[in-house]
Amino acid sequence: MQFEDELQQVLPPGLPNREELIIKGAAHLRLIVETNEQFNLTRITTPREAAIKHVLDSILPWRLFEKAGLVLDAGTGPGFPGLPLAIVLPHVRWVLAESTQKKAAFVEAAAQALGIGNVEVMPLRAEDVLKKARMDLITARAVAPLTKAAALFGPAVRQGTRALLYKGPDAELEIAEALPEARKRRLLMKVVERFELPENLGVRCIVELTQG
Ligand SMILES: C[S@@+](CC[C@H](N)C(=O)[O-])C[C@H]1O[C@@H](n2cnc3c(N)ncnc32)[C@H](O)[C@@H]1O
Repeated sequence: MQFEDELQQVLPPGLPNREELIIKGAAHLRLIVETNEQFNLTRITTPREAAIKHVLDSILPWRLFEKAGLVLDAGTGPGFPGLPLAIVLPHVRWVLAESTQKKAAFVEAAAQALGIGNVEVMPLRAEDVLKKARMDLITARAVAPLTKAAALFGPAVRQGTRALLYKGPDAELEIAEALPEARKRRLLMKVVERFELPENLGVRCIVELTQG
């Protein structure tokens, strides 16, 4: 029950579907720990750190996603932020793209085991998914620096999709570095949310990419 206990302590009160996230989020973390013995999915596995850095970090900006119909989580790895957000916002449909086949297979199996019906896992590169399907939002955590994200997601953003990217405390610096690429592609970048993880586990900025 350790993952459940940690999630019970760290998840904010008033979060939609909080109890479900405690149960399913804990089960997801247990599956990650089991699978980590065969191949590496994450180095964060202690219950407290995983609850904060994986689950809490994924869901803190949930309000930014609640009005979307279809969201792409590009490079979901073991399922972050897509799986916890899909549990919190079951009326939103989520496409979880992951180019490493083994990781995509893990996320597919985890979504099935947890009974999360509003996700589709695609073992593909996110930019290829974007060529075939129109999304309302793109999100990504720890996948690419902003300059590269602007190149990967720029064509979709130019067609009206918004990107909300999980970045660290130096997001403004990253924005400044990515300005030439963003100008070339006529994209706007700004920090739309900033929050601190508890226990000094880091500062998170959400950077929005829109068409300029
Ligand atoms: C550092 S991991 C982060 C995983 C997850 N988003 C998280 O925060 O825990 C980056 C993941 O993105 C995947 N990836 C990188 N570029 C990608 C792309 N263009 N399309 C899909 N997946 C990609 C990698 O295979 C890797 O699993």
